[in-house]
Amino acid sequence: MLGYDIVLLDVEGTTTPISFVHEVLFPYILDNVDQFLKAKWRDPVVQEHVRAIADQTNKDAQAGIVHATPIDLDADTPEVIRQKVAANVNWQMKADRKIAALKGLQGYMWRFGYASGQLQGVMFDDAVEAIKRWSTDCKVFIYSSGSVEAQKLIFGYSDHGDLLPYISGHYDTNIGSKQESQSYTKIAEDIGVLPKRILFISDNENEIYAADQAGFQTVVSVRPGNPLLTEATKKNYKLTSDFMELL
Ligand SMILES: CSCCC(=O)C(=O)COP(=O)(O)O
Ligand SMILES: [Mg+2]
Repeated sequence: MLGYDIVLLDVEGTTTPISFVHEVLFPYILDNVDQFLKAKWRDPVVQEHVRAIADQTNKDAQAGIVHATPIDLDADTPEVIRQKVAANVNWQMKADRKIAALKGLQGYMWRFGYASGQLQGVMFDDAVEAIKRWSTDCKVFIYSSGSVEAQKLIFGYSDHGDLLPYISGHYDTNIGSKQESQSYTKIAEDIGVLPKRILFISDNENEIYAADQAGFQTVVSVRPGNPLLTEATKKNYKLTSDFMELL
């Protein structure tokens, strides 16, 4: 018998190497964003993402963030808007910002990369094995800063085949920041289980603290290339580098 009913998984640093995100997925965006915006400018989905990035940029500019050049969707020409959006995407990605507007555009761009075969999601073997086993004994959900679309792509087009049949649902930062405990409370309510019956696994200790505060069970994912953990985390939390030992 497992001591939990739900497993909630982070992606980067947990099911998937950080190197894949930073050396494959992010460069795909940086290399293609200019051309992508130009080629698909009239696509209504692109226009939605452009509006979201413009809103975020204008909020950032008002908050005094120097890299954020305001975007005036009524007065700027399409060419200027495109250049400002591309420049904005560049600096946000260099800062590794986990902002919904950026993550939304990334997810939409990756759709074309996966569909063309240029991208394939990378998963740790033990994570895949455990997800398959968990899916028969409990339910597996994903909570990532990557958009729900990006999550469906990385698991749907993974190097271990289509893993979506093993996953019961997805959450991204539209439910709230991964570093705030209310986000975990909302997820438990949305799934309809008590927080103490959910096991959350992540590489990020601030996410682990937030989930712990919300009453979740937690395990810290230790993978090659993950950020170093503080002594306090190592002392107070369970760590794993092999999910099979959690079954
Ligand atoms: C879900 S694939 C894209 C990865 C990504 O953009 C990201 O920010 C991952 O963050 P996580 O919360 O999974 O560590
Ligand atoms: Mg992570």
